[in-house]
Amino acid sequence: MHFNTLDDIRGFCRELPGGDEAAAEAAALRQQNLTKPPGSLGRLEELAIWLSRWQRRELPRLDHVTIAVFAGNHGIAERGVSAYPPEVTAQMVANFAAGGAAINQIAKFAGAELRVEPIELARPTRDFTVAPAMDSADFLVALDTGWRTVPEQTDLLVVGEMGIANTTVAATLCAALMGGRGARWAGRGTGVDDAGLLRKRSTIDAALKFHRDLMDDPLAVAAALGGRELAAISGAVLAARARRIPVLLDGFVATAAVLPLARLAPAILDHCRAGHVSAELGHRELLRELDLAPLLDLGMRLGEASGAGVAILLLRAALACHNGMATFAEAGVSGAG
Ligand SMILES: Cc1cc2ncn([C@H]3O[C@H](COP(=O)(O)O)[C@@H](O)[C@H]3O)c2cc1C
Ligand SMILES: O=C(O)c1cccnc1
Repeated sequence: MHFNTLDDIRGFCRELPGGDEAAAEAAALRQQNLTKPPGSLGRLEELAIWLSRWQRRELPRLDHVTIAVFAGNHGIAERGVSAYPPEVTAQMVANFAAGGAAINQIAKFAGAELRVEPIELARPTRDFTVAPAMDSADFLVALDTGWRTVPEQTDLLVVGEMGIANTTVAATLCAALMGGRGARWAGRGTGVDDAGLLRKRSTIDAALKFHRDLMDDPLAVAAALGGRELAAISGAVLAARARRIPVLLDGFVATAAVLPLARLAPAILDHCRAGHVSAELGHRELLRELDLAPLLDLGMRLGEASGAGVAILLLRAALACHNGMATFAEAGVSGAG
């Protein structure tokens, strides 16, 4: 295991590996010299420079893109907080393996390799209204699964999840670490009806009450109120940081998964961008809190890394221009008079 204790994670967060500012500056200078008015490619320019900083080269590549989808099951699923039964988590993992899910199609057209990691699906986390969801040993094992899923070398990592009831988990983490109660954070997830929404809210409120003494410790919150697939996402984001691999986060659940890390060290998300803003209640507010501007706003609310998967195409567009365009000097085009 890369981290044997929660303190090891805290230590990593105190000495975060940085990007390559010289590569970023070279990329920014290149953007100034390409045959276009400076800034005219808008956020595509910033994205190319961000990729340069973390890939540590002026001309970044997206030859190897990895999409990691982590799956976990949740004790609170028994409380009727999802429109679907918990068996769907394992059934969807089988669907990923067979190539039938949305993310399979998106990975294909985005030119990405899909890795799916189910984590102890037969052993759901405990119902966190009456116990910690995970003890720290369980949390560290799940986090380690995420760490190990990240290849030593890949040009971009995209993280997502599958786990029935995990929008309630994500909402609970937001409430615990950002304030407010269930009514502020519970959305409709897979499409719960009004009664289901009330059950989500009261589940969150019960969890906040039961764990009220933990709230000042982000990693204790991540273990007690989180889930295995969320812990794995945070582990993958840490591994990517160690290897300086840029990351696209998916929706509300994937973003909530890294909120505890951001509470430990805000700079932990410098190598991350938000692939999209989900339609799930709370995601927009969470992104604002983390100072992440989403690349896409398509009303998607699926999870599975689907929104971030679509955003890979924007990064490809950004790099096609950054790497392929001629400079004013090369093309013999006059600069601004
Ligand atoms: C068929 C199916 C495929 C999915 N793919 C992702 N999710 C998404 O929905 C779940 C979260 O919503 P809730 O909190 O309401 O259960 C997660 O598994 C998430 O990845 C799916 C859900 C279903 C039903
Ligand atoms: O935005 C998400 O992550 C999301 C939204 C609905 C269902 N599952 C995931």
